[in-house]
Amino acid sequence: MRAAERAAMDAGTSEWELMQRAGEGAAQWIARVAAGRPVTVLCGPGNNGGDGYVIADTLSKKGYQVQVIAPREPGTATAQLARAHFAVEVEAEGQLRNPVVVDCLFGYGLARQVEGKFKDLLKKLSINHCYKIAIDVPSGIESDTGSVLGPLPQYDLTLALGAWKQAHGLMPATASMGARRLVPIGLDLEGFTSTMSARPSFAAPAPDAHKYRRGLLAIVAGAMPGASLLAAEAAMLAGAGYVKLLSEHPWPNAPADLVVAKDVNEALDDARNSALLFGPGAARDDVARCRLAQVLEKRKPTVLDADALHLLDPDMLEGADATKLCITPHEGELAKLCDAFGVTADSKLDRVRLLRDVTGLTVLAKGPDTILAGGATTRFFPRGSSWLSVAGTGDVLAGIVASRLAGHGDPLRACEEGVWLHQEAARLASPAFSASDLARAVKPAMASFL
Ligand SMILES: NC(=O)C1=CN([C@@H]2O[C@H](COP(=O)(O)OP(=O)(O)OC[C@H]3O[C@@H](n4cnc5c(N)ncnc54)[C@H](O)[C@@H]3O)[C@@H](O)[C@H]2O)[C@@H](O)CC1
Ligand SMILES: [K+]
Repeated sequence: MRAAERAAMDAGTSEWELMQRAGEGAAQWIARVAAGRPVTVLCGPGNNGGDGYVIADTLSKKGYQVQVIAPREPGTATAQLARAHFAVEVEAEGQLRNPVVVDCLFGYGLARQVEGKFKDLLKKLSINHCYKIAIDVPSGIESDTGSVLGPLPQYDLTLALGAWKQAHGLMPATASMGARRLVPIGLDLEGFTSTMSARPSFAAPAPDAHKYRRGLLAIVAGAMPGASLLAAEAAMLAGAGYVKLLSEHPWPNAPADLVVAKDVNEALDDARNSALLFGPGAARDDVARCRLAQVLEKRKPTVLDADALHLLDPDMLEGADATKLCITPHEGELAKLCDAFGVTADSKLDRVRLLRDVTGLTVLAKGPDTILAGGATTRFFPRGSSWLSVAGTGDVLAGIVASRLAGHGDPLRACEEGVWLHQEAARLASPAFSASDLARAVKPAMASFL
């Protein structure tokens, strides 16, 4: 963000101009929400506070009654300029009088714990029954890590200025933000590799499509059959033309449209396989370990999930083609992988990026804040449904990602598409769904991206 702002300023746009765009853009949203009701703006000492004065000024000029509370005078030249433009009285302290409150105490400059009058204001905001709007980020949040440095009210709306910050996609910060909207300020963000994932769009199969061209996905089952069956049911609806379950077990409950191959070795050798999936229900014994080695030997685009992530280690990975592999760990599996590959870091984001760097794999770290890292890219995602917190939804995700991978062979793209399809399926299946309900909802979810 700082680099983008510097580039804009080098190209001749002043910081004041950027602040006006940010403040005026935010004020438009606030006016829409406030709908004529009086507004309180809390202004901090930096440029986030500067945005606050522009917001207050813009709203006043629209005819809004505005209260401004600023415990400290502005400390930056641009914020001082903004303060000077706001002609109305500023209170150093006071009660939050109005039904809409806009928090401009700190933005990405927050560098330490919030204390004193700033802390008191955020505490007051927490217990106030007003409509709460955070400008750029909630003021108790560190914008790079999403960690909490002060009281954290539950906001109704967070207006990101210019670009998404990492905190917008990270827990616990993201859960406090309410709806999130981006206010563009004309920055050139081309070439930035760490971004919020853009909603994908899919196409219907090509006119000359047939099942193999659309991709043959081989799902290698293990000791516990249910998980791979769930993955297969989701995969059949997520794009691949042909989904095969490779299993030595009898499958009386497998649907008629799912091909079950009992000779696993022969089916794994099939040159027509476009992608492989291994891990759900695989168990963690020597049989599973041999199977994982065998899967990696094929050097096909592959999704590894669940038990496979407990078996994966540097020796296993030797000789595999990491550029074709993606792993889909939840928190516990991520910890296990970090242990196996000697990765230590404080935050989930750093663990994911380091694991990607050490292994060369595409890492899709699931959870309430999904993080995807592959190549030089990091992607964050809009929050998904919390109804996803039920057993088996990870197997469904693995099936969807593998199905996308069978279609085009690009692990990063497959993961990104997979997260969107999974979240959309959850939205359509909510509330209170089982993993098989979710797998079935992949079909209508698909329609949302066509
Ligand atoms: N630089 C730019 O071009 C633009 C910046 N904008 C705004 O500017 C914000 C960043 O501004 P700043 O970098 O000035 O930083 P902030 O406004 O986020 O606040 C940092 C200020 O607070 C002080 N501070 C940090 N932690 C503190 C704490 N715990 N207790 C008390 N004081 C503390 C710092 O010393 C500094 O003075 C963005 O989030 C955005 O809202 C926008 O106006 C758009 C343009
Ligand atoms: K803020």
